[in-house]
Amino acid sequence: MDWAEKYRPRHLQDIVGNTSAVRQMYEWAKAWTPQSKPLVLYGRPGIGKTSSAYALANDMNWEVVELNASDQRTKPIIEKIAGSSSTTMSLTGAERKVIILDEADNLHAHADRGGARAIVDIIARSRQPIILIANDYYGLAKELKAVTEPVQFRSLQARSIVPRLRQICSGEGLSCGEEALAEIAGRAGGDMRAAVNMLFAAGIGQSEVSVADIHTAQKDERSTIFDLVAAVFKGRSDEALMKVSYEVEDTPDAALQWIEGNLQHMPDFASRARGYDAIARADEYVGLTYRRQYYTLWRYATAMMLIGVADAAGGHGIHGKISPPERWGKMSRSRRQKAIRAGLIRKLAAEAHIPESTLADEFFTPITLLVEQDPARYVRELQLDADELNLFLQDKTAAARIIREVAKEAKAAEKEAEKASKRKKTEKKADPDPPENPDAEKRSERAAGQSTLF
Ligand SMILES: Nc1ncnc2c1ncn2[C@@H]1O[C@H](COP(=O)(O)OP(=O)(O)OP(=O)(O)O)[C@@H](O)[C@H]1O
Repeated sequence: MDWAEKYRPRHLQDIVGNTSAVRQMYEWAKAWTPQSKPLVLYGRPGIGKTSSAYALANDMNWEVVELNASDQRTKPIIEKIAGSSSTTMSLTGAERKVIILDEADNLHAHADRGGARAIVDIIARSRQPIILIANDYYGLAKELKAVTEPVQFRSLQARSIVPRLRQICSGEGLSCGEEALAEIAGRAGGDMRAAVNMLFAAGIGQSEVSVADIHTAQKDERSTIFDLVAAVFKGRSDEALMKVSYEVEDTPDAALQWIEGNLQHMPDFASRARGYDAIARADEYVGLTYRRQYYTLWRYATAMMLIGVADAAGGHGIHGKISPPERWGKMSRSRRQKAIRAGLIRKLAAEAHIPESTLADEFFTPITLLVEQDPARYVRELQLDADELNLFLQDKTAAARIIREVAKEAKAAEKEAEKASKRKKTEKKADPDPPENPDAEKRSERAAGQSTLF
């Protein structure tokens, strides 16, 4: 078991920081009646929202039913649980069942606003306590905000992260220097889960952790995209930039959006224009990568974007805050979804040589069913990017991972084909009529991506 799970707080008093949020939750629970509004715990990932909800349930002797709010299957389940009265509910003798609904801010990304509506209806009729969890309070549907009580969770201070890490070290019999703990706490950027994971990566199987171990330990994904943006604007060397880019787990198109989103840090107008120029060219290559499914191009796209923008920035650094990408920021989530859907329909209709309206009306639903069954296959065949794949998937966190896996596979196939052709050349020298290597070639053909759907 990883340490973040092993050391998940079991009681409210074990929750680090966020004392007023924890108090608010406890008071709400003590005074709970079926008329009480559900709580919405909101704040960035890894700071204890889910843990606090469970700890509260534990302290109150409530049973927990955790459901994913954006899952269509959730509605009938909650209806069943929420509609029943407490006395008939529990087999374990617990007084109540608390329904914990994760990803409550992700609801209206689903087709219509029906998801949010359904939850609002359930809330109105519920005879059981409900806790919603969200990363982004502003992403919560209006109608949900109206019937709930917000509880804000804040990022943790490095100085409150350190004692928790120390506890874990002693639990694991790990000797860990203060300097190393401070380094982890600082790097985690307020995210306890990231801190615990960093400690785990540096300390698992060791008896001692020093600062050097942390430098080589795997870093949290969320912190490395920030490192990449900072490195670009600091004008680090080409080699250093490429090295950071390999560590970042995000795909180049995501990195591109992050860098574009921070071009306001350019020292003047001319350098900003040059920055945009580098990004535009890199964007063309990213597009080509997806169209051709030729992932080697990613490297060129990455190099063009990082080195081009770093050159334009001239090492002036970041003045102020690194901000998340804005490309879609001004567009509401539903408009953005529509734009992505329209683009995808255009692309697929062109490929199938049928009118867009026919594709949208008759084929989009069957395609959705196919993609849901085997997303990786259709990423290859329909050449979907992460945004497009997201249109089809319930699990919004899966798309980037699937795209990365497909890319990795294609890269491996390419390498194999390269090796095979090298082998062929050397064999040719020895034997003028060598046998083919059909396996590697077949795989590289597949990597080149021919749709069998149309
Ligand atoms: N405030 C905290 N006190 C103690 N441990 C914490 C705290 N926050 C996070 N952790 C550690 O990080 C892990 C993940 O935390 P948790 O799932 O509660 O975060 P979250 O805020 O709900 O994040 P997400 O939105 O990603 O679900 C926990 O298992 C625990 O080990």
